[in-house]
Amino acid sequence: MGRVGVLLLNLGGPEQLEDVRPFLFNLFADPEIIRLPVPWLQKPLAWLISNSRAKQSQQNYSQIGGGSPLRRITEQQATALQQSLEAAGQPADIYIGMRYWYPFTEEAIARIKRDRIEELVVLPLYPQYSISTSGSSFRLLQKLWKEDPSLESIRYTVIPSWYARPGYVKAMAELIAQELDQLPDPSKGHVFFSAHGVPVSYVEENGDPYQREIEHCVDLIMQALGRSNQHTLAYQSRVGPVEWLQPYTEDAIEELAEQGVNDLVVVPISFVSEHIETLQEIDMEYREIAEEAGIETFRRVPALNTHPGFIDDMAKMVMESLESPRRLFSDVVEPDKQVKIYPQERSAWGLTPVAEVWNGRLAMVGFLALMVELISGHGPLHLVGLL
Ligand SMILES: C=CC1=C(C)c2cc3[nH]c(cc4nc(cc5[nH]c(cc1n2)c(C)c5CCC(=O)O)C(CCC(=O)O)=C4C)c(C)c3C=C
Ligand SMILES: [Fe+2]
Repeated sequence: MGRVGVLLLNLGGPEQLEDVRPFLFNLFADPEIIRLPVPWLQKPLAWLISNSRAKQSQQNYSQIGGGSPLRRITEQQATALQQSLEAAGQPADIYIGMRYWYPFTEEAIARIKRDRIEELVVLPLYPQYSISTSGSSFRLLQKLWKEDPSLESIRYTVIPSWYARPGYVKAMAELIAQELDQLPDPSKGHVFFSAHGVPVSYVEENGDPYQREIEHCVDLIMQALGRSNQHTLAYQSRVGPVEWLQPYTEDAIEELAEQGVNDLVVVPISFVSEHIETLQEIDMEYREIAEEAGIETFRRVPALNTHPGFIDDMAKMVMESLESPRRLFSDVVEPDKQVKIYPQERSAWGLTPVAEVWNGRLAMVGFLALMVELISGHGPLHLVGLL
């Protein structure tokens, strides 16, 4: 086997407060996050949303020390994976490709080329597949491969999702058990899985397997936990005016409190590193909601980060994928699946050209109105609450 590389894909996060605005711009300029019927509006809209969201987002990042820990943790995971592969007799170079901040995926590919990697395993650090996360990174890679024919010499294979891996499931169950055992009565702890949400339209209109994979993942972890605790799955971090997967985490916490639940063990389920949504949203915002609703104990299960059982299982997964038939980007990303904005109008009228034109007009009117509001400093559009 030639020289082996592993490309770890991740979202990326602002490292300091000045990075927040350009990071948000990159995120909202991604058509897998917001796809507009008129592509030329993508960047102006991303500019508007990132500008109006930046202040609130900066406040959140300042509550966790002024930046995201994602790069540092991903680098630690890369080092641990490299050591685990080496110990298992499979030396490999590990590369990190972030989607919206440094080190960008493009930089990782340039290094992979420079190092003359011959066999590449593309491994997203998202356990479950979503169009908006792994899908977006695969689509970018597919584009880079199209633009640069010299990449054809790299034999690559893609791992679309891996939430059912035994090492991952076991490590999650262990971490949950550790938190339950800190409760006065472990059997009364309610295991509360909180997944990052996605708009409902991703699942219903675009066939995103994300919800199905999250639900299956929760079942597997509860089986591995092997305890009779009650559990709930809810979705957090909604953005914008459209409907996202439900129940929403804040509503589900309040409902459980009303039902008399006292002890919550919250499990972040869609991501393997600490990040803004564990450290700020769960640990601060949802904790406050829970306490106000009367929950007495609120414990959060730590993210896996460099959990040895998890890392060794990742190393095994890499080795297995090198021995398996290759999976190409085109096997995973469906070229004609498009995520679009304004799902309400679309579901009312179906995918007709009329709806497309109407959506285009709506987007344009919304854009002009937002410009007026932004320039004048006031206006009726607190539609911007979305942003
Ligand atoms: C599986 C995980 C994730 C899914 C699915 C996901 C979808 C998704 N996210 C947004 C909008 C934002 N996400 C933001 C941060 C963020 N998102 C994820 C993971 C998933 N996103 C992570 C790990 C992070 C944090 C990175 C960090 O800095 O620590 C943000 C920025 C933060 C904020 O302003 O709230 C936004 C915005 C959408 C719209 C979406 C699906 C369409
Ligand atoms: Fe997100």
